[in-house]
Amino acid sequence: MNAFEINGGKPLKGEIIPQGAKNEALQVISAVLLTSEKVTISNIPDIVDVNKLIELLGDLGVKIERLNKDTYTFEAADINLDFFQSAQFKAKGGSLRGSIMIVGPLLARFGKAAIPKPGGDKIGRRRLDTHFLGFEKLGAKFIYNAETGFFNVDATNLKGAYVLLDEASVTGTANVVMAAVLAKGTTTIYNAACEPYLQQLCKMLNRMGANISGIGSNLISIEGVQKLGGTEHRLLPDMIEIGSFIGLAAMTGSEITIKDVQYKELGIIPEVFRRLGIKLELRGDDLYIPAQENYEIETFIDGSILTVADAPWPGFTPDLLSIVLVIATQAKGNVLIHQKMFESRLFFVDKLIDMGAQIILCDPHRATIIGLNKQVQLKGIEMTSPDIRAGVALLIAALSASGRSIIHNIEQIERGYQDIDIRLRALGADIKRINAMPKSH
Ligand SMILES: CC(=O)N[C@H]1[C@@H](OP(=O)(O)OP(=O)(O)OC[C@H]2O[C@@H](n3ccc(=O)[nH]c3=O)[C@H](O)[C@@H]2O)O[C@H](CO)[C@@H](O)[C@@H]1O
Ligand SMILES: C=C(OP(=O)(O)O)C(=O)O
Repeated sequence: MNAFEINGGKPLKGEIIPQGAKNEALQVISAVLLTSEKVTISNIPDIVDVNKLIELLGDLGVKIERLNKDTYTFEAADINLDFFQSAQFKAKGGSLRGSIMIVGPLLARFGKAAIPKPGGDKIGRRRLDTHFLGFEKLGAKFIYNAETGFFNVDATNLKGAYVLLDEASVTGTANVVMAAVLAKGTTTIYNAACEPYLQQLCKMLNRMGANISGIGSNLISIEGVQKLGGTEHRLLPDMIEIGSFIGLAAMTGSEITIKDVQYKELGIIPEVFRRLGIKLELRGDDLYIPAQENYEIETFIDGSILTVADAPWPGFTPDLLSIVLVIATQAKGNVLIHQKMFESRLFFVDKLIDMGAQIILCDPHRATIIGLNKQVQLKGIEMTSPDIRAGVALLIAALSASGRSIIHNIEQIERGYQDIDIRLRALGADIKRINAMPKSH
């Protein structure tokens, strides 16, 4: 099994280019199923989750061509609907959360779809009600077979409707939007998620001939059209990677420039890092982080302890809370981290405590961090990464720590971060890939 061995405590320096956004990739690649014409997508990250989805589309009969390292064309002219019944589909579809987003386009174009209960991180309950309740409003019927773990959905005649989503689910909104673009009449989606990746999806669909308005708001209106055509699309840089690199620079006291961040799409993210005391400078569209010996967490205006909590966009993304948490361990001051959306995403703090961090896990959703102000360095340990973002948070902790750390289960990290060891080595990090089993095995 692959693991990372890290010798920490060294400042890094240099420039790093963020990869294309994983979660946008999963949406727009699913959308190619909506047309028989060619769709070209560039800036696609070469990561496990995205590659699995591309492979799944290939199995469904989509003609795929890789034009260069990050650019693919997709042509969904002949789709093999029988593939749904295969064991292969169950295994592949089930291992990836993003695969749920093939349902909306398949319903829209072929009137039926099936999907195994999808995978993704084990970060708490992850329901799919929003997706299926939304499809139902458009006239679909679904049956969940608990024995096989399959959702079967039928919809020969999707009709536009008013859909009030039960929560602002990101993939749920994407799915309902994709189901509605070819439905008859007008669909109005209220309580829609509106993060930049969804905006990108809607803009791409409009270029394909869809008629979507309200993009970027939580009230989306879709006039169904008969047919969509091909287009070209470029993914945004991955904002979670950008946030992870800001965290890396702060924790390791490094001077790092993150290239071409598309700052205006980052929303509240830079401000949250600024409130933790991290200096960020926008140079053109690059984000420059100077080497900082210390950084001090602000308090709220009334002097009370700062809380960083997640919220649906334009609130702070839950995917960066693990990174914020790790940075806070070496800040001056204290902060309460409140992970509202997921209930099992904070348990990795055990490992940080083993490394010497001062953290009180108040309950599954909240942790109080007592910053060490870099007066006590974390020490390297052997640990296992529980999920993608905790994995990177631990990686950042290990790079800042004294001595050697081993991180197991790096498959979790690699499903979302492209060539992370190679890119960190280019900044001067002492990280290598080794073959090792966790101690408990
Ligand atoms: C492949 C993909 O794109 N994955 C992202 C997507 O997952 P995904 O689309 O699966 O996540 P959802 O937006 O559906 O929900 C995430 C969690 O937040 C809860 N919830 C959601 C909305 C809300 O208003 N209140 C609320 O409590 C849900 O019950 C769930 O537990 O969005 C999540 C939330 O940004 C991110 O963590 C995931 O990285
Ligand atoms: C939780 C995440 O991914 P997924 O939704 O694919 O599990 C993530 O990207 O942080």
